Amino acid sequence: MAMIAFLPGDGVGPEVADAAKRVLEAAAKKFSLTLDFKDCFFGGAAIDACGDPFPSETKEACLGADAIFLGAIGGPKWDKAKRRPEAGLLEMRKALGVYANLRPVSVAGGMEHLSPLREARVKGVDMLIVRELTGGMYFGDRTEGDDRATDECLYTKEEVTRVARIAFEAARKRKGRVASVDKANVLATSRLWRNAVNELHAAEYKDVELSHMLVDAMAMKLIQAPAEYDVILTENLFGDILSDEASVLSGSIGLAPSASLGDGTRGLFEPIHGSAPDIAGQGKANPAGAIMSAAMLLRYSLNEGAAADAIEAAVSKALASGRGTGDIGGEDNTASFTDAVVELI
Ligand SMILES: NC(=O)C1=CN([C@@H]2O[C@H](COP(=O)(O)OP(=O)(O)OC[C@H]3O[C@@H](n4cnc5c(N)ncnc54)[C@H](O)[C@@H]3O)[C@@H](O)[C@H]2O)C=CC1
Ligand SMILES: CC(C)CC(=O)C(=O)O
Ligand SMILES: [Mg+2]
Repeated sequence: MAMIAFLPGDGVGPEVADAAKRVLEAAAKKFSLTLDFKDCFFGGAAIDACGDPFPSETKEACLGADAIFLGAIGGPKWDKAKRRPEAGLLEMRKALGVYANLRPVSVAGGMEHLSPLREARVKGVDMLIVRELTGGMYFGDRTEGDDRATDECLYTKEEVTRVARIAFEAARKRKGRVASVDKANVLATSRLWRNAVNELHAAEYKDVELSHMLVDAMAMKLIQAPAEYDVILTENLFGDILSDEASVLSGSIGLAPSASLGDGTRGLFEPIHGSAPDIAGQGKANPAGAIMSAAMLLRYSLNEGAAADAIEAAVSKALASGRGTGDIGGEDNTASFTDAVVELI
């Protein structure tokens, strides 16, 4: 039996998390898996319940689980909270030691029309963004005054090397190319990043083709020639921004899943989007990113590759048959798209 700490969160979080749970239950039935979901307060919902975005009971459940599933957190209601929902999310990522955030973006043949970009431009897009998740500016010291504020950006060589290793290993199973993205023309942390990546490459991964690119140029290239990229390796802040940008290649941020992994098998799985307060409570949220995050959970934390494949195939088939929510031009709501996926499983 596998225990899944289940954290719906805020805004559209509970809507897409419910969709993912329904799909996981359908896959469990088909593949005779026993999944035990432990519902936990997290984010703004936890602030409302007990004044803390990452309560100790939730932390205990996460640390004791085989995998953690998260919808999304945050929203204007908690923007002035002493500890914001986002602080709870950062604390959880650190506590779980999930330093590598995998964010795949692909456009399957025949699905190019979902993208707002020209179809020829997104043809063949199949990339994996490997984002460092527990270091950099999100975790440095901060000072915050009315007239002056600072955010420290700190990376150690060890932090860079361990996430670079994940990227090189992924590239060996894919098309054999890593593009490492930094801002080494300006930032000391980026020069350390580039040196550490080069050193690991020279010592252990010479068979992988490595290139380096500055983040501003990559922001452009992702739109201009996205099919050129295989694995994109980058630090926390740059990866956060570039992956939201890249999600548009496939059609919508609502389609984008993620897996956050550390050294063990226990991972954190969440769609890359936030709580989308502008559409929350209206049944408009695209659940595909959350559903495919659930597939990643089965593959990476529970070693249930066949069940993961079945979920991904069902989502692809539903999309290919014209099903989809409004963000990709479809007529489904969150529940009806989920029904279609469950039916296909
Ligand atoms: N992992 C997490 O829980 C994250 C939380 N946040 C938090 O979420 C809140 C809102 O942030 P925003 O900047 O508005 O980012 P967002 O990702 O929530 O929304 C950006 C845009 O994408 C749309 N969108 C997002 N998810 C969608 C889905 N499943 N289907 C269709 N459309 C979707 C929204 O309607 C909005 O127009 C903030 O409090 C932020 O801190 C933001 C990113 C990640
Ligand atoms: C909400 C933030 C802590 C991070 C974020 O935007 C993300 O991980 O995608
Ligand atoms: Mg983000």
